[in-house]
Amino acid sequence: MLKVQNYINGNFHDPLSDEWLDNYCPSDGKIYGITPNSSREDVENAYIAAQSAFPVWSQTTLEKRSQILLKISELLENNLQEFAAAESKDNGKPIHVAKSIDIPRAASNFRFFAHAITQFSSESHHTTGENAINFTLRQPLGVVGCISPWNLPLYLFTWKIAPAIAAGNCVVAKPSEITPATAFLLGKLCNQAGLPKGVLNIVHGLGKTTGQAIIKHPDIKAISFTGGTKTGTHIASVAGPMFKKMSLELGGKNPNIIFADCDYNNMLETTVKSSFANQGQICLCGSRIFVEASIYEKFKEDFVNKVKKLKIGHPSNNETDIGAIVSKSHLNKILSYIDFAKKNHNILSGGHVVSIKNYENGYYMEPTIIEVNSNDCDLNQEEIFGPVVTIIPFEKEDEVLQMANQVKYGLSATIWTNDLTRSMRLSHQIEAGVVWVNTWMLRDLRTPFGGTKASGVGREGGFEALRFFTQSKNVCIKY
Ligand SMILES: NC(=O)C1=CN([C@@H]2O[C@H](COP(=O)(O)OP(=O)(O)OC[C@H]3O[C@@H](n4cnc5c(N)ncnc54)[C@H](O)[C@@H]3O)[C@@H](O)[C@H]2O)C=CC1
Ligand SMILES: O=C(O)/C=C/C=C(\O)C(=O)O
Repeated sequence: MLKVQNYINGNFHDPLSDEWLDNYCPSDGKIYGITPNSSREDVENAYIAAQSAFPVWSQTTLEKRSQILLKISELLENNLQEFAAAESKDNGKPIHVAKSIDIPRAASNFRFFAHAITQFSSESHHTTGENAINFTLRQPLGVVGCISPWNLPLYLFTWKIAPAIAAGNCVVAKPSEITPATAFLLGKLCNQAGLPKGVLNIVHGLGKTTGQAIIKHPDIKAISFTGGTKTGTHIASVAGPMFKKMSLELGGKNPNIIFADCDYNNMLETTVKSSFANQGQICLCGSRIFVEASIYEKFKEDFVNKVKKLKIGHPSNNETDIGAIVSKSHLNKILSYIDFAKKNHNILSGGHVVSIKNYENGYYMEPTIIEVNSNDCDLNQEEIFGPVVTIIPFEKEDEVLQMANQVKYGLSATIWTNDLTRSMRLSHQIEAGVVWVNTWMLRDLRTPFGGTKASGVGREGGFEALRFFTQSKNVCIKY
């Protein structure tokens, strides 16, 4: 049995209330561990540790901070196998995905911000005619809260804590209670890397108990959150009136727009990934596919054939393309959309749960393609966050642009075309924080990352993250 513990002030602790949550393994449906359901008192202890560490950490040289972050990154790489196995078991994702994407990206997050902080600078303005110079200090905020989801557990957890600590803050962090394992393991590496006690504190538990205590804490200065839009709305309603800084990376219902003039084979290959990578549980997945009418029938046939070849299986099997859905309740949520689709739309492929030999209680389902008759339906308007995509034809650019934007979300969009002018025109007009042209999920960590509309506020990545985790103070000197 895995026993996850809180990491507070460099030590591992049981929750003060001795309240625990069962940790399920999605690939076989069995309980394989327990996780603290931390109370307000545990969060308070984490805060006190962070607050005590702040005066020294915020004054620690950039070189020293950078060295420690690089060491954490190196240790993650050295422990790739252990972390990937833990992530795959906890989340249900294929182990080769954890090994090639999740854990390497977590290591990159630390390495990237170890370097970025040494290049981060602030502005100065000479005020001509006044004999004055203005310069802007960028100071860490103090103690900040980082709350992350279950779909890319260590990847997104570290995407927040690495810039926060690089910028000189101390952190109270909470990973998802559904996937706590790798964040727990990370605490041990932080000690090995020489991260001073209290700089990072990890408290585990439910959103409504532990998460709520973080967002309501009067002295936690900022909240960086990734997760569902409903939770983000709640966080904004609590933290907003307290004037906390907030970065909210929320849901998506992203258009994947395919024009007839695209590089077809590249598009087809990538569209399978953008639809079903990580069991479709990535906020950036292109869950609404719009195809130009002249290639619609061909695309439909080729896409269905390709998707039918994807192997659904146990995450430890290197041949597996589609692993397990993260939890039973999430599987049921996805299936409720399929039930709706069965009555109202045309399921071209998939739509069923799958039983894997020896793992019959695991949470498996087929990748599913649904032909919808309108962009207005729930399947095209609500985030399903699973291996389910819709397809619909379009005739004209204006028509597809209208459908792409006619949704409450605005996270990412993908455009497939070899017409440069069209790709530029659409990139300007699409309501999204991230636009990919002829690719998907190509990530350069220097770029701003985040959404518009109900997909959130604020930007992460590169200097945007360092700006978020610092506050500016302008100093004006008259000479
Ligand atoms: N990256 C994304 O865009 C994600 C989107 N989702 C969407 O959200 C839906 C619901 O999934 P959930 O697991 O319930 O996600 P969630 O948004 O509730 O969970 C994300 C994190 O927020 C925490 N949290 C929940 N309530 C909180 C509160 N009151 N205060 C502070 N923290 C809180 C959770 O414990 C977890 O660490 C999914 O079906 C999916 O549509 C879920 C996970 C990731
Ligand atoms: O690559 C990234 O930085 C982020 C990827 C995905 C998410 O944020 C998500 O699925 O929530």
